[in-house]
Amino acid sequence: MSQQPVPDRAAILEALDKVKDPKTGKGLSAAGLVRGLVLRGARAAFMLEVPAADVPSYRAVREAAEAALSAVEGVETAQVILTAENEAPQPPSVAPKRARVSADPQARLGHMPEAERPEHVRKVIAVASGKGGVGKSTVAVNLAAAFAAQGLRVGLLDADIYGPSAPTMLGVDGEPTFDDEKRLVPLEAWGLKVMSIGFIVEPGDAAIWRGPMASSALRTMMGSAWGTADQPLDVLVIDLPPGTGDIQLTLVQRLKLDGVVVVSTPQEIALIDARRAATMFAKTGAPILGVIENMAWFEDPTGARVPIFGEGGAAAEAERLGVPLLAQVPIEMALRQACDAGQPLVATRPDSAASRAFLQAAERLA
Ligand SMILES: Nc1ncnc2c1ncn2[C@@H]1O[C@H](COP(=O)(O)OP(=O)(O)OP(=O)(O)O)[C@@H](O)[C@H]1O
Repeated sequence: MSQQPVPDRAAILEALDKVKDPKTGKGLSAAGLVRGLVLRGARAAFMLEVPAADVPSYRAVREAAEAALSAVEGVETAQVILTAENEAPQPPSVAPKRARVSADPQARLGHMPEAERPEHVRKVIAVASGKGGVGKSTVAVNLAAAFAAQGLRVGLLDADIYGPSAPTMLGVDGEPTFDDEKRLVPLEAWGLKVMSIGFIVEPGDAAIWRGPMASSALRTMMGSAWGTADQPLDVLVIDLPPGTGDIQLTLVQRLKLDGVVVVSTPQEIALIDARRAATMFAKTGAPILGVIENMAWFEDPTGARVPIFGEGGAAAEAERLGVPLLAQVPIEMALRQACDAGQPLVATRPDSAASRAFLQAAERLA
């Protein structure tokens, strides 16, 4: 059996340099337009990032670049994602009153005038946390599965550019294709439409992308083919990266979120960070829909609840924010195992205490 040749990075850059950038007249590689080149098996992909106004005129360049990539030995699938350059966050043009309220630049943010929701998506809910490792992705995946259990058409956008978890937690991987309109087509798993940066780049590669490229990748993923006019998506759950950085700002600026669910453990430090995240979203005008307390307790073999990370903090925080405490999710070995096994616990063991908590949260959010 003949071995499939592996595409060579240098050969690819050379091939792409034969495609000319219409603006500078240089080859694409020399012009610095080959960004985030990913070689994964027989698949080669990169982002062609150009100023927003130039996008239409670069469609032909994208086609030519894809043809050049496909012609390189070993490349079976070539994907060039044409995307508008990320501009620095701008305050909205018509918010003079807000701008005077505070010198904090975040306080001047609102939805960008061009903020929009992806086509054929009825509701967009982001899952956020101020701190890493509190179980935000676990909540996002199981919340999405809980919405699906209600019979809704559900999408999950794993926007955690710096640590995508959907491929592992849903046991799904593959190469998203493009539809006729050149939108990414989400993969399907557990009845969910799933899009993750993890499908596009090698694990670990995303973290080294510069911030604006990450934002730009995110915007491309947001514009995926989530639904159709006949079959719109009922809800899109977005798993945000933890914290209050550029990615979150881009998201809330660019996308009309219907709301944000904040995840925290009962621990004081996690709550302080959750408060910071909640404050950021409140300033950007995205409503906080509620708090989900994760790792609320551990049930010992006698059935007693052991509050490993403390008690009552999330309820108090929700009250302080004037939002509901949507659910308290216990620490459950089965939940950790289900995440590792690529199975949403809500789908496989809906009667477990953790699953019931996710289903309750979904009901309250519906
Ligand atoms: N309630 C729970 N019971 C048991 N294990 C849990 C629970 N919640 C989360 N975990 C486990 O904790 C780990 C971290 O969870 P997860 O990846 O969801 O956190 P995260 O907040 O999204 O992390 P990051 O900020 O790094 O993306 C995972 O292994 C997950 O399975």
